[in-house]
Amino acid sequence: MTGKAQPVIGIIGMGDMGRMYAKRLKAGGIETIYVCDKPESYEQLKAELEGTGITPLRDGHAVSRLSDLIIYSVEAAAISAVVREYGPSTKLGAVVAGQTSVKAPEKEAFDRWLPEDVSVVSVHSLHGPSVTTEGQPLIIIHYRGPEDNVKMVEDVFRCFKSRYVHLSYEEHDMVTANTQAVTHAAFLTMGTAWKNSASYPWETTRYVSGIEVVKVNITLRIYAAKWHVYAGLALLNPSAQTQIQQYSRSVTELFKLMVEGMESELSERVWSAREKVFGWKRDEEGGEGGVGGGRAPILLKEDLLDQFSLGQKPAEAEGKANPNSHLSLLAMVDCWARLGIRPYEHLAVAGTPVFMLWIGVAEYLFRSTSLVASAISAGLSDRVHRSDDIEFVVGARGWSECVSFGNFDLYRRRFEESANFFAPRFEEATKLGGKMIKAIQDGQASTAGR
Ligand SMILES: NC(=O)C1=CN([C@@H]2O[C@H](COP(=O)(O)OP(=O)(O)OC[C@H]3O[C@@H](n4cnc5c(N)ncnc54)[C@H](OP(=O)(O)O)[C@@H]3O)[C@@H](O)[C@H]2O)C=CC1
Ligand SMILES: O=C(O)C(=O)Cc1ccc(O)cc1
Repeated sequence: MTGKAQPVIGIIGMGDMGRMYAKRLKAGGIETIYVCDKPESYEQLKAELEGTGITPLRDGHAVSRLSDLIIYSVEAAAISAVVREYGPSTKLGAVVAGQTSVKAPEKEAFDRWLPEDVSVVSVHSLHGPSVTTEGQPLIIIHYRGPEDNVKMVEDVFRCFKSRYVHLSYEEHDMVTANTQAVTHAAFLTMGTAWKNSASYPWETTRYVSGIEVVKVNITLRIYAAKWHVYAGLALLNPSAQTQIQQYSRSVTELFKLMVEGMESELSERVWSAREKVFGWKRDEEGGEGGVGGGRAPILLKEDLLDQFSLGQKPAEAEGKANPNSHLSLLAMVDCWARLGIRPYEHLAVAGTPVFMLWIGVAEYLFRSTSLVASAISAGLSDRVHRSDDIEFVVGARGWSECVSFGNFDLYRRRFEESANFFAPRFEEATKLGGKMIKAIQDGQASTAGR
């Protein structure tokens, strides 16, 4: 952006995402950036930002009065109260955006508390603060005011080198319920199940290599992040409830078929879900060509994933393919099939790195007819994993109920109980997880257009 035409940027909420935005915009050549956090954090913010060229102000009134594009980057549950407080101070004719992961409460807050002469062009970066903005989807929502403002927002964020995705507020919440909310439910459940089994997966022989590495690293990555991010998008997104409840139902129903020994019903359900989601016929191996409507498969490679294993791979696990029901994955594909979710299409529009990996893991299992058959058979007869599967069922039901109660405190308690269990490994896991995401995305980029 050239200096003369540049809008003044304001950021309200200097947490992880607000800081990342301020720093990247500054590095990208935006001259004037005003920021604030809560007034009590002003002195600390001032000290921290000294010499950065980013200007801290005492509160959101000051930021709103001075800025042409104001980005609210606060907790989803707080957006209404924060916009109510600072919205009336918005500069005449300014454009307002929110970084909130769920847009229904943001839209309501903007409608209710912003002056009528203020435009809304909202945003949402579909990745966490430690992931590069480059190549990641940046959703842009033109809600009210002149079309020119969309161009202004696009110009401001050009330096992110993100991929712009234009959606409405409603489309945003539908897509992110399909991609994020239900995916997080699966990983949160894994963590709860491992915590309740009192087992660190990387210390047992069962969860160490290949796709299990992804499960462990992503679960820890999610538990190492802020609970309110996940709570907000699960509890406040009107579409998320249905998706999370279906996941829990799929887990429970498949598990019942397993323990009741209903082989033909279980097989029919798993194979038909496979065909619906991936398009492969029952005895057909998943190929390297098109999948789910001609899209390129993700093709995770065991040897690449093994490099990101936490802990030591126990010697006795070498070379042995332990039978495993893979309940979490059979249920995910069953859930996608039942909800009519087309994961590859959502990934292409607005996928997060976590979603891409989760599809990759499901695809890895479902591509191979022998792996699917072995998961079905293990589900029916293997006793070793049954206690883990019971914990998984209980965990999935617990998360689904928790989300249906809509209670943030309850969500926080559940989240923190599991997070505390894994906390000693967060540092290592987040570094490894970051490297793993990068390695897989780099691999994806180099094979794009295949
Ligand atoms: N983290 C992620 O991976 C992503 C998050 N998002 C979304 O971005 C938003 C911010 O998330 P994130 O940065 O991770 O969360 P943080 O908790 O790190 O940041 C939120 C910040 O807003 C501050 N805040 C709260 N109320 C006010 C107020 N009245 N005035 C000024 N500042 C205030 C908070 O202060 P305090 O801590 O004192 O409450 C905190 O510093 C959320 O809506 C989240 O859903 C979107 C994409 C990715
Ligand atoms: O990729 C994911 O699903 C994450 O967990 C990171 C994340 C969290 C919240 C967002 O609004 C966007 C991305």
